[in-house]
Amino acid sequence: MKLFSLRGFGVSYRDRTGMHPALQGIDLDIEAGRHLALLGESGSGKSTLAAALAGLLPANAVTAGRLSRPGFAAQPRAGRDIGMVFQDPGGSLDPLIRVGDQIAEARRACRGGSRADALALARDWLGRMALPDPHAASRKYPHQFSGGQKQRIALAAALVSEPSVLIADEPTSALDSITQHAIVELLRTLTTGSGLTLIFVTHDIALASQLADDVAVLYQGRLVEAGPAERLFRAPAHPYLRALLQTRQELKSPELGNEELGHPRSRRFAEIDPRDFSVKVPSAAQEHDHG
Ligand SMILES: Nc1ncnc2c1ncn2[C@@H]1O[C@H](COP(=O)(O)OP(=O)(O)OP(=O)(O)O)[C@@H](O)[C@H]1O
Ligand code: NI
Repeated sequence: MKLFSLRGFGVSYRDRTGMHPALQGIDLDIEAGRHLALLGESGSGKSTLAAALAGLLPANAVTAGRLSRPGFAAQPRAGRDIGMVFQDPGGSLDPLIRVGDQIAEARRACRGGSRADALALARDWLGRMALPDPHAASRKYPHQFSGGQKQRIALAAALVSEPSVLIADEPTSALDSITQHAIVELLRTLTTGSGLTLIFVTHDIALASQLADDVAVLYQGRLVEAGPAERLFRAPAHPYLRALLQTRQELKSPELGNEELGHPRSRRFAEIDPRDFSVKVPSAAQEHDHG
């Protein structure tokens, strides 16, 4: 079943100087129950696409084309039907409220129920997030946790309402490499076999390959490649994805084989020079419309 269907979909941001396209001509179907990685370098439009899917585009965004949600009976609500986690682990948590109460309130706001039941569910979710002593953890405040633990708490708060989709926008990029892989592994365990659809935004191909069934690659606001991860990573058609995979090969340490744990993320995609490509890559930048 298709959850989202995009046809010729575009988003531009309006400001005093005109309209600035962030996404153009996106054709993409997102299947229920799959794990999709939205891959692309900084500024390629990943967060814009994630926000559009969640129905959370800012007021200055103007859309074009079609985005339909055939998999939802009614207009989905962000927070209830679509869970969200963002890059800043602390950003979605209130510093003044005990984490158990925050998760419980997130549940009650979306699904109702008694305070006591919600708190019990909150502790249950903290346990599933592999936080030591979930009962004690539920009584603590966000500042008493590390960045990785805060991100686990944010995940619990997003999942406690039992959304059918989880959109995670670079949920690990503020964390160290070992913690990143641990959180992605946790996400993979939580979502596998659960029926939950995961949309995982990242610029990190190693993280994408750790968890994605499908991959959609954005480059300068265009979807340049999309399909099953296994096929895309084995036989990338687009030179941009090929270049990314090559960077990944070079990052691999021979002693560790496929493991990148502890490896500095020294090379960013931005360092790949598009002029090295043999095939011309469509450039949204050249089509800025200052009308
Ligand atoms: N609220 C906004 N108002 C104006 N322009 C925006 C807004 N949000 C994003 N943009 C612009 O849209 C383009 C795409 O941004 P977006 O945040 O979607 O990219 P991204 O792939 O998520 O990048 P990053 O990896 O840095 O998060 C960029 O040029 C960005 O400056
Ligand atoms: Ni982003």
